[in-house]
Amino acid sequence: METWRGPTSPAATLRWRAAAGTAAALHRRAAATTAAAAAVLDAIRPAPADQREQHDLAERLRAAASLLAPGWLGAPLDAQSEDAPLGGPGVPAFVRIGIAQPLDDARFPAVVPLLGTGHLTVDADSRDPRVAGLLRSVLLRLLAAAPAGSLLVRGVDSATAGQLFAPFAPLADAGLMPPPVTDRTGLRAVLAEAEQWVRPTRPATARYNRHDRTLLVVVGSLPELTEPADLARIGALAREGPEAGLHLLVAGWPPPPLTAETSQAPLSRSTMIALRNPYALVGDPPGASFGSPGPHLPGTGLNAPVFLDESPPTPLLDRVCRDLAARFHADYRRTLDDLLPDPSDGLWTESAAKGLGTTVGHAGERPVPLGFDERTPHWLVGGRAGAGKSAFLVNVLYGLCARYHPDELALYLVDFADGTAFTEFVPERADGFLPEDGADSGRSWLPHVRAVGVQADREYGLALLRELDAELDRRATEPEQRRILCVLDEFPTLLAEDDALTAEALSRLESVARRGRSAGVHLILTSRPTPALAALRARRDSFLAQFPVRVALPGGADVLEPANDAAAGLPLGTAVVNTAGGLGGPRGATRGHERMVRFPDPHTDTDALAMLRHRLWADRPAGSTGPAVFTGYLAPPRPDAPEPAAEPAGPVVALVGQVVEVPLRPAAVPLDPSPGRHLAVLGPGPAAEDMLDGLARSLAAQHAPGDVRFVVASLVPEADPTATALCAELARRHPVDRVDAAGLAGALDLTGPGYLVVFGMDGTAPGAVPAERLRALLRDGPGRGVHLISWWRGVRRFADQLAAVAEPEPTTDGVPEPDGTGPDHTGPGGTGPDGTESGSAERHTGAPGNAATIDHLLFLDVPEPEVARLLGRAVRWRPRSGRALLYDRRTDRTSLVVPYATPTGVSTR
Ligand SMILES: Nc1ncnc2c1ncn2[C@@H]1O[C@H](COP(=O)(O)OP(=O)(O)OP(=O)(O)O)[C@@H](O)[C@H]1O
Repeated sequence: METWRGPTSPAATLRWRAAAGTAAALHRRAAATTAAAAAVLDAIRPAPADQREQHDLAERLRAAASLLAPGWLGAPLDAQSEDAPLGGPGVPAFVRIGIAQPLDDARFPAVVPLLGTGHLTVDADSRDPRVAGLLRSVLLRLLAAAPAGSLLVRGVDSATAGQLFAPFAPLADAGLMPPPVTDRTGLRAVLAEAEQWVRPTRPATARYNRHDRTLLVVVGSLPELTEPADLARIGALAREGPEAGLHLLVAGWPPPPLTAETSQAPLSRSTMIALRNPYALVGDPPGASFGSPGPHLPGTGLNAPVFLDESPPTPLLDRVCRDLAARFHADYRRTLDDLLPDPSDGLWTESAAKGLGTTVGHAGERPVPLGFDERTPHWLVGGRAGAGKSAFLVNVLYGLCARYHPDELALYLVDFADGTAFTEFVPERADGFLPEDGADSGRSWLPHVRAVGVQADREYGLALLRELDAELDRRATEPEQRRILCVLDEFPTLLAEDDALTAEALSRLESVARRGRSAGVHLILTSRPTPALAALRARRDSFLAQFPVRVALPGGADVLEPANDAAAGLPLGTAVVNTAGGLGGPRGATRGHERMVRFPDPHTDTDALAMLRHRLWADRPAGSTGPAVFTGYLAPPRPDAPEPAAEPAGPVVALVGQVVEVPLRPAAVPLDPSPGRHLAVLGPGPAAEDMLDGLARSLAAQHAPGDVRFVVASLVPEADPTATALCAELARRHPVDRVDAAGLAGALDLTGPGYLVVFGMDGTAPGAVPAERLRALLRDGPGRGVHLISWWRGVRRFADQLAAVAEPEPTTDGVPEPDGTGPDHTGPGGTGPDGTESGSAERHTGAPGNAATIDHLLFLDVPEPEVARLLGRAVRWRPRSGRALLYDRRTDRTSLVVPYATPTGVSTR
């Protein structure tokens, strides 16, 4: 082995010296660090326990705890008297979480600061019974000790599907605390509400807790796979919340990291509890320390194991929650009666000449009036699902109907969503329909209500806006005293598609809102929180600028200006009413334009509501009729065919359905003697087949027995059963011939009067129906009372056959150019004055003046491009179940139709 003899050159010697110097310096530094560490360790090593001292300390801490957390906040809950009074002077600052036990026989209540200071986290979630017990007991203590109504709670609990909060259900029923959320969507809604509460977007200097309430978000367990972005939102809320009165009680924090990068830091400003077995360790509260380890040294938390409080006894929980709910009701409960004029004054005592007004709720003891006049012509109402929107509207509408005579106020009510908002205003019979004259012995109705749309189509909403626009045209020349109030519930649905209907609806809304202000036509638009509403509000030229009245119900803060947080955390039964377009105002300033009101649930006393409705109905002016009700999800029953008169007054009409229009009217095709008066139903499915069946029956009923002949052909096998049943039915009144394709060809020359009823007319072989004779029938048949009523499964064969029989086209007069140039019919400009669409003359079904054609086409389930191709122009049509598009070649107009219901027992399916 070679011995090292030191550096062998001057340069190596220098390098060696430098390395040795560095090593010596490192050694010295290490020795110094070790010495310093030993000194620190000596300083914080716990002094040997002096038992007496420990007992004294526990005693002192017990006394301190009773001062910091008196009564409900610190008492053992299993021994708490059920009669202990609820409520306290102010927001409780400290709360007990359990019992600290430094020695076997030395104990004191473990108390932590929460409200007004920061947050509390536990490292396990509500599946651990100790955590569930802790959360319930802390929540109960805070609710019982806080001044009534000052603490709002939002619960999140995914792992036990909300069971953690089950004992607090009476508070949810009372509207004091919404039911807990259990999934990611719910969590996001709670976070959004908390963010609204905190408003972190405001400059820090302007942040303050201007709420007189505190919002406590209790997370029992986070939804599985809560996304990092949402966790980050919780972290941000923890940082920003306390100044704004937002506090978090989060179990299961930090959540298990999804990846190494997504592990979460402890929540800032929180006291952390770590579970051990069977006790827990409690970290230092935010900004303070339980012990004093020395300056500049991190705190060590409470130097004693803590046994967390167990779930409070069920009877106690129940008693407290019920008492709080009852107090809430006693303090705030009002009834619809409180919003109505004194009954002794009688009905309809107010004049609508200068405007409408009603009481929408109470601010404290004071009734809050709100109205419709030039200054506050239209209202925008927002609230999440279940926020009491229907309740609020029912109050307003009954309030108005009790004050103003039906000659002074007419109501139009349309609901685009789930159809519960206006149930109150639908005088339903068992089958859902009211006779046309409104006579109904079963239910009363409000004489002010002209139309109700339940789960209405967008087309219905548009038709109503057109009607209101037309009314405003009339009022421009003939001013009207009677005011109109139109409520569009969930109006963003009307504007939901990026299409021509939305474009027209927007311009009509703008026009009605702008011109209605001084002409007595008023709007209430309501919406749940939706990005569509936010987008509408953000538009610079938004028609919502015409809506100075904003009513924010719980979850409806987005109808207010973004900087106005007055609606954050509203409980059920309250609303912020703002008459300045949702603008807020400086802190603490009295906002003359904004009130928080409480309003009653009118349905808590259904008898009183029914009596009021009955009173309004009983006093209705002579000749009043009930509202026209359009129920989007029902097929209207086919009206009874008029009894055949000895001398028929007019042509027989084929009734196909109800036009989606305001006012409602039947879609009736007159079958008069003029050439082309025939009807074709086009569509692949059974609905089209049923339509033909119903039409034939209805036509048969309009003729005296034996007056007409029916020739029925089924050219596709699937229609055979329907055709057979139809023949049997028709034969009870009229002569009927059942024919095949060959027989049909012969029947084209029927001398009349009669009907050729053909199922699956596209099912014939080419040429089976001779073009010459079909042309003659189409042109001359109506003159002798013969009409072709046919069903075609597809439009192509229909177009081909019609093209084959078409008369040679005239070279002038309204025939479209072969290159398709002509009027542009793609936008609202293609809309006729009667609310239907119009376009240029069609190509395939023959131009106006071409008599050898079928004038009336009814499309069921035919895609828009196919309809457009057939008609040779753009159409606005979305095929869907229960809807048809009726085309009238003579006027070149289309209308959306709800086909009449198939007669019960008639359908072969
Ligand atoms: N003022 C109130 N006080 C207490 N409870 C109320 C009040 N108003 C409504 N509620 C209750 O709240 C629930 C929801 O009310 P409502 O149907 O009016 O809400 P909504 O906003 O119209 O709901 P949705 O949009 O889902 O139809 C109902 O059970 C109702 O009884």
